[in-house]
Amino acid sequence: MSPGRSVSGGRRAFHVKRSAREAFRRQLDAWGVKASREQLSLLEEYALLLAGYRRANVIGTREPETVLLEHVLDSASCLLFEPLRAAGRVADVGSGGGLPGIPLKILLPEARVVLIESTGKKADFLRYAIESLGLSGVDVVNARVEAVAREAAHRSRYDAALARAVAALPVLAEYCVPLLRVGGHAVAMKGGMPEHELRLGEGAAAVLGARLSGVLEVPRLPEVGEEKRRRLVILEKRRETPGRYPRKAGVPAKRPLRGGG
Ligand SMILES: C[S@@+](CC[C@H](N)C(=O)[O-])C[C@H]1O[C@@H](n2cnc3c(N)ncnc32)[C@H](O)[C@@H]1O
Repeated sequence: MSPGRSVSGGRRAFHVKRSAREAFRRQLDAWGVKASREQLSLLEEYALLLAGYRRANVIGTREPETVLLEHVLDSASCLLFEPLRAAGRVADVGSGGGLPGIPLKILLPEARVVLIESTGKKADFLRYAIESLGLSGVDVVNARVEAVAREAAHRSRYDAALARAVAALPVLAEYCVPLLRVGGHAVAMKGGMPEHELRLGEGAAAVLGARLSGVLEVPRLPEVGEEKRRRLVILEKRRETPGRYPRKAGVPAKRPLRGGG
């Protein structure tokens, strides 16, 4: 019997149960996502770090199995969008505790990943996690994306920009599209999303120089909750974003961009 992997999380030691670890691996296999033993071990270690961190509220659960099967696995589902597997530069917008950016960095070791997060305590966790896991080629930018996307080092520089649980689609479009090179893709991770949000997002994308290129439904095995709905909304950048976008910090969320306006 495997005792489960453990790391010290503050004063308590946490474990990932073997059943959860196996379900995780089977779902990755079913999605065609390749992961070596070392990568699986790092993903698990990351779940343990997230579950055990006490200094900031980076995740809503303390149960390592839930972190692994809900959050880390969900992050890996982005790789169903195949072009992401070959992306050289990836931005995770509103990264929080590193979702989806850290799991993607572990699964795509060649990619350069930038985690953009405005809350200082969460950015501290991100640095701590990167160091604890021994990752390289991943940077933390502790700032609002509206400012970051105006800097030459970030604007039009990314092959992919991802966002999970950050904002409605028109707002995400304004956060992500300016970061992309022409031909790059934004991946918005969405649950059940009303049709009108999709249409508003499509309109905003058009103003920003992008188009809605697809919506991927993520299939899940019964053992990891096949009823949980996850959709990947993909925007493709077709031309440079007009210089006035993104608007000043706070404005995209307060007054979401409308197509034709
Ligand atoms: C609900 S959390 C989701 C975090 C993570 N993506 C996840 O799935 O667990 C949203 C995060 O986005 C960050 N955020 C919101 N607006 C932002 C902005 N304009 N620029 C940078 N970070 C932002 C927040 O600080 C928060 O950590």
